Amino acid sequence: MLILANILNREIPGYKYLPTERNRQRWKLERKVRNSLMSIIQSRLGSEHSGYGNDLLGLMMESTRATQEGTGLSMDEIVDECKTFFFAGHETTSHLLTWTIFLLSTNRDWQERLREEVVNECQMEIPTADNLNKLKLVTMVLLEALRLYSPVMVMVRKAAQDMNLGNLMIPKDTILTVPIAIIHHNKDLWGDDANEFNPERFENGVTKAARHPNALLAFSMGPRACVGQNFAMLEAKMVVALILQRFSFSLSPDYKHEPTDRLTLQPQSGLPVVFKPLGI
Ligand code: HEM
Repeated sequence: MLILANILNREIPGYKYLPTERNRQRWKLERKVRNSLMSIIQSRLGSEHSGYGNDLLGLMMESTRATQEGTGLSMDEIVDECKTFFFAGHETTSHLLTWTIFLLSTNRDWQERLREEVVNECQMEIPTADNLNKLKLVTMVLLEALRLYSPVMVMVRKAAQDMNLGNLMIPKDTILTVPIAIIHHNKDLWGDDANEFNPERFENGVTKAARHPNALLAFSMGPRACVGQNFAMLEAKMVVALILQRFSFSLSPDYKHEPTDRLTLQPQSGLPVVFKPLGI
């Protein structure tokens, strides 16, 4: 919501400062997010003597000690980093899970194969990191979900200087769009079944799945690739494994297939699913 409001505001210079209904709502949302982040930060500041915590927020707060000497992050920068990580990491991973549940609901044979893999590997226990690393079929299905329904559909870049891209001359400041979703459905890259669900294509790893080793761009690639990709895959594997251990599921007849780009790719009217508890 906050990001969407920001994009709309970019259209007209100066417009974002006017007290329009949308801007007031945006300011209110910004205050709300900032206040809830500040309350977490404040509670950590209270426990300074025992350290700020060994997570990312703790590390960033630790760096404020260096600020007195002119280095390290300011409080505003920490709040901004928290927002980046929250927005970059939350919707993306939740929609990867949404589309994975959709694909497993519509491909019940794969749902069964994955459940068998999970129960063989972890029984009914909470999976360990070691268990998760061994869930090959689950990983293949997640990769196929990322290919067919990439949560991030496009990336935008601006040329920092005049440059050549293949035999194209790109002038400085040109805006380039990388159409991830189109690349993920390209038959020249993925073969004639590019539009079909076929996790087997990932059997020998991501780089061997298509005719180009970097055809899967769901997490981007290179120095600005997603910093959270390993965490996202681990999180998604854990959630899928826990669900498969406990429930069988199928698509509700109310579901309408309307994938929509709202910054991340999501089903327009949600994903109604019928869950049945398993008595394993
Ligand atoms: C399925 C889940 C995810 C997908 C599909 C995804 C996708 C992406 C993509 C495509 C980019 C590159 C965007 C660009 O360059 O324009 C990116 C960057 C980023 N992602 Fe993710 N992401 C996911 C999960 C996460 C998680 C869990 C976190 C953090 C915990 C995270 C944090 C970030 C950050 C901080 C960047 C910016 C990196 C930089 O510019 O150096 N992402 N992500």
